[in-house]
Amino acid sequence: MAPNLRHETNITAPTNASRPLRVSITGKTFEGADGVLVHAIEDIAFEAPAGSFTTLIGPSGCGKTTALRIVLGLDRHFEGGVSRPDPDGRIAAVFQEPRLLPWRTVEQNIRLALSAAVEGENLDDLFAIVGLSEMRGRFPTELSLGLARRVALARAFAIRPSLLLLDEPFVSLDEMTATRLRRLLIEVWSARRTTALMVTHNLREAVHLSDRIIFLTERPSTVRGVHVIDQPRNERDAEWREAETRRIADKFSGVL
Ligand SMILES: Nc1ncnc2c1ncn2[C@@H]1O[C@H](COP(=O)(O)OP(=O)(O)OP(=O)(O)O)[C@@H](O)[C@H]1O
Repeated sequence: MAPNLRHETNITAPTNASRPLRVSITGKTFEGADGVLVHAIEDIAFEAPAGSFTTLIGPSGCGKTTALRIVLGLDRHFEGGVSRPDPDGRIAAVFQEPRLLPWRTVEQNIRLALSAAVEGENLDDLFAIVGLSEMRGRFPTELSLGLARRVALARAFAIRPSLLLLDEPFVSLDEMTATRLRRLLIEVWSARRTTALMVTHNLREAVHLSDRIIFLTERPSTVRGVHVIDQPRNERDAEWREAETRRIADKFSGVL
């Protein structure tokens, strides 16, 4: 007999662009190739204020990417609902893999994401912020992973998304490159502010970037707790970040 999976999707349509992102996933089950059901998400509910930066952290396999895919609209087979900041707005996603077209230049890769209406837009400022001004004519094969990820970030911001989703965007980079890219992300996000939701395993990264961190339990995941960070980003030096990371680790055991 077919497994009794409930397939309910409710992507509600907010009426203006300054609404928060509201996520309430009250159930997500996968059916594996062998027919075995995997109960991935029990109850992930949170609100990300408009223009804020929210991060999801949780143990491996607890359903973070699944939650992100649901928010992105790539997976509609779940219970619950997602209310996006702007139903007509664009959503940008940055994945671990930069996913660039190898036969297109850096600039062509970025412009491909633009709608016809803004195809010819002057992107000089954006290229300058992300440090790619000299790389516009290069091809992806000529770029390091760090540079390719810059292109992926630039492409995401180029479309001026009303919602930006990031799935471990700086994983597998050396720490110096990752730190540089985090600073760059904050710079470009400050210049082109949008509601951002990121998934990471890296608590220090979350402390550097986020306004709020949502901690998830083991699978099937629920929200274990929320930590709000009020410290302005320009006052989050290395010492403060380390102290804050320790404070959080004391509050949520096992997160480091
Ligand atoms: N398409 C699928 N079919 C079956 N099971 C799946 C599928 N996608 C994910 N799962 C399972 O759902 C659970 C959650 O997966 P998900 O990738 O969302 O976790 P995650 O928290 O992002 O993991 P990680 O931190 O390791 O990247 C895992 O047990 C995974 O094996």
